[in-house]
Amino acid sequence: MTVKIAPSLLSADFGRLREEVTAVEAAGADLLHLDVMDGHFVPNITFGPQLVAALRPHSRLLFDVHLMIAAPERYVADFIAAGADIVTVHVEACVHLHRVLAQIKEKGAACGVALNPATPLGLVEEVLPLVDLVLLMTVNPGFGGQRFLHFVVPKVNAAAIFLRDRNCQAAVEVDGGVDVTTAPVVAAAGATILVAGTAVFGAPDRAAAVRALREAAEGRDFSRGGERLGAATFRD
Ligand SMILES: O=C(CO)[C@@H](O)[C@H](O)COP(=O)(O)O
Ligand SMILES: [Fe+2]
Repeated sequence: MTVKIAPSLLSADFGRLREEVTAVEAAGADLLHLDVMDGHFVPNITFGPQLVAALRPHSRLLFDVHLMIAAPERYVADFIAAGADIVTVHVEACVHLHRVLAQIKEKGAACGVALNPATPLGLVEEVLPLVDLVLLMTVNPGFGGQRFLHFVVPKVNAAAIFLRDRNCQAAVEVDGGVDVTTAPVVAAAGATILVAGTAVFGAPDRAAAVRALREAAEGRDFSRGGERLGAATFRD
């Protein structure tokens, strides 16, 4: 099973963002994950559409914008105009989820719905016809470098089955605490896009880090004896 690797810029060196983006693109990343936080929906503040627009001319990567902001309908048009290819909003932040997703589609971007670790999967059922991506948080959103929450793994698996049973082509993306140990667990559960911040930007060699994550997720991690890791690694 192939996976896509999406380095999260949140863990990059903010003084050298352009070089960081160039480095992960050269490293073979598939998407660039951009975490937008408003200090309200989550207890942290990051950046807005200006930064997305500033980086856009310097990269051909798909820009995967993860909005951790209250009432995201106020800003989706600005992020799409800035160059977002995918805009993901949190179910918990949208009073009118269907309206927000329709707005993203209408503006020409792919749309995602994100669920916090404690939010049930069933909340996306009615909007599935609009959804290109279901993002399952494996940490409580707000910060990079947190511990992976293993209790979400069954939900990742349930999401893959849920989508397949409904003939929905949406990707399952996992975000938070993904590293070479947890990547094979979420990939085995059915995730196809793996977001990784610390595991990529915390490593001295970005290219080696992206490669190691891909190999671990695809079961080609020979440093572990070449065995396909599976459900047995659910818990630490
Ligand atoms: O959305 C978020 C955090 O809220 C993530 O995208 C993090 O940036 C992932 O960082 P790591 O857990 O991989 O360090
Ligand atoms: Fe994220």
